[in-house]
Amino acid sequence: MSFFKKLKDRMLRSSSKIDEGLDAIIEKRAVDVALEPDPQPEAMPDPQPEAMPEPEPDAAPRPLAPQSHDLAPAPKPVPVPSVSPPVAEPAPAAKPGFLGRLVSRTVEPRRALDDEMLESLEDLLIAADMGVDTALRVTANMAEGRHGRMMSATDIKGLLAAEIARVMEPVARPLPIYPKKPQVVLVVGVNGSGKTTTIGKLASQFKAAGKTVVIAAGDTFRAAAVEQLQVWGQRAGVPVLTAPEGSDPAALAFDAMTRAEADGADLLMIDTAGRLQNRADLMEELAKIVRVIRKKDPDAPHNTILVLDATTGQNALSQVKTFQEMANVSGLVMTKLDGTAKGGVLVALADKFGLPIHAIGVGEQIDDLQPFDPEDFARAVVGLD
Ligand SMILES: Nc1nc2c(ncn2[C@@H]2O[C@H](COP(=O)(O)OP(=O)(O)OP(=O)(O)O)[C@@H](O)[C@H]2O)c(=O)[nH]1
Repeated sequence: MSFFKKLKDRMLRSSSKIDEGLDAIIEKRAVDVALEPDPQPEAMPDPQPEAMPEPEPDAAPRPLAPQSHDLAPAPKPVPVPSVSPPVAEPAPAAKPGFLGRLVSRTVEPRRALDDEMLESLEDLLIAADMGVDTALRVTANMAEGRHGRMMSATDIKGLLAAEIARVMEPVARPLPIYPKKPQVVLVVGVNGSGKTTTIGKLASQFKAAGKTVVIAAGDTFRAAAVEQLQVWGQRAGVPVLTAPEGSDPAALAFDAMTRAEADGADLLMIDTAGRLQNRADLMEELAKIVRVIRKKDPDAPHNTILVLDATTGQNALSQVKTFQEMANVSGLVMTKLDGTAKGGVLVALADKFGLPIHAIGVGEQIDDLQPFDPEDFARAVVGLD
């Protein structure tokens, strides 16, 4: 199965929500253009200098200021006014023949792109966790130069996917690898966001790429967390350094730096206890880990990855804000994108913070961590094949 197919299948709940919503928006005011046998250029929103009595049958529609990201196919020209009628009105003169009726069953319904449609679109994107600001920006960009155009659900999906991909493109960046040894990667996030699992998956990928990796089990508060990390270390074939339960995680991080240096390891990944972003004491403890490892290397940590659980939706935005203040986050991993209807929050995150998205988690197995591909993601979110 291709990666895209897998992603799309796994993001089914996100995509089907937007997918079905878009179909409903179009059908609400659809014009049955398929009954028109001889389509002509679409009516333009702005007035023409002179009335055009009889357009030539093959006259091309006026170009609509194409944009570089406009990947959607130009909608089929139709002889309807730019303001769509409230109900479908078949043309009285042209009675379709057998072939026409056959075609009408396969042509998608369309409606004019108007303010009402844009509002419905905004509501749909907000419901898919894109956030109000981002939803408004995305729909405004989609509408630019297209007011009054007749659109099918597929046209809208294409436009939406192109706009989402445009927002996501600058943030799709794999974890950068530096020549510095060891490269210290601090992994932070709230409880249960998927930090331990992500470290295991990343360690396995780096090991497979020929890197030597050491993991530090910095969650010294929960014995179960240390055991879980040890299991992941075994799966990935990577050593896991631990400290007695209740000991200072900053001290373990310092010892792990010493060991990784001595071993000549390429990467040191430091797990940390899950913390709520509103717990000042826990956040201060995180700052202490950073202070201590900087005694060994003033540039460490070289990466601070914030692991976010996609199912938390809009709360992810406040997590990024607080962790950025406390831990100088350099990149994100979004987990649990499989089976959530809240994938849209990634678009809001990219739009608002512009932090690199290094990878996405799409399952609980060791190979369920994928590089973030903006176009695949955009198509999966809107439900395009
Ligand atoms: N479906 C799915 N589950 C995931 C994914 N990533 C992690 N999980 C699951 O989420 C749960 C929590 O993951 P952990 O890795 O333990 O999270 P953590 O952030 O280390 O948790 P704490 O140590 O409690 O802070 C586990 O049951 C994981 O199997 C993912 O991408 N998809």
